[in-house]
Amino acid sequence: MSLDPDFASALVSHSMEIDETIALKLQQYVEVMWRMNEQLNLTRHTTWDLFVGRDLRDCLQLAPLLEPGEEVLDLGSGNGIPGIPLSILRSDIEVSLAESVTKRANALGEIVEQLEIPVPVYGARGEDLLEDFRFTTVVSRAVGSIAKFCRWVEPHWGSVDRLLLIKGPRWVQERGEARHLGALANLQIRRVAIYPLGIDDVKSELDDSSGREPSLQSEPNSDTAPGEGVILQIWPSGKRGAKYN
Ligand SMILES: C[S@@+](CC[C@H](N)C(=O)[O-])C[C@H]1O[C@@H](n2cnc3c(N)ncnc32)[C@H](O)[C@@H]1O
Repeated sequence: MSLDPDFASALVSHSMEIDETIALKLQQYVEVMWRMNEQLNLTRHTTWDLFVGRDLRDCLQLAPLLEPGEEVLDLGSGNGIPGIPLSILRSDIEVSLAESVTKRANALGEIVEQLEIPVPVYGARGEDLLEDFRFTTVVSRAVGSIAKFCRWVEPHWGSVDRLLLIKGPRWVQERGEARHLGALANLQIRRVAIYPLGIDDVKSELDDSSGREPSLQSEPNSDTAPGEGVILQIWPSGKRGAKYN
């Protein structure tokens, strides 16, 4: 197997340098997932440019935030973003996927089997898994607002040290909403990555074609420029999540 020239040129045009063995595994993931997408509607990112410029971009921002040996749950994995690329990029961490829609969970199971990667897939709601399993970090993209996540995890902080949520520019409004609802009481929230989004990316976030949470409108604000993505770390005040700071 050799690197698809379109994938290679998308990596160059987005200024991403990736080890060839890892790039080939990522390519295998995308090709298997796109084949399933024809029946299952797993993603709208069906060009190498969109995969690299949006999905891989977010995964590359997330990967260095994890410590060696972490046990990570991707909650609401959908087509496997960010969990599958994360497990390919970081073979020194354990990644599990939770996906509540059975046909998507089955597709994820088939993808990890074909890739021969050690990634357990749970066809379940992620927050329910926290009743039986412990993870150091829950990661997620495009699944729920900050308030929703805090509510889901609230009864389970004994089973997870921290959340790392990939968010677009609307995160400030979401944080305001979460504070207003009291969902952030006793929690700390901090931006641990900030990175530019393309103009098309921001536009598609506004009309939800990127699959991000559609509930709030984006407004310019002082905390994040309109074209920036962030990764938010959320953890209980004074508890274990603090060890990652
Ligand atoms: C918009 S998709 C995002 C998929 C992927 N994370 C991404 O960024 O492309 C949201 C996915 O989360 C799943 N989902 C929503 N709530 C969930 C929950 N509580 N536990 C597990 N999966 C959930 C949905 O079924 C859907 O597949």
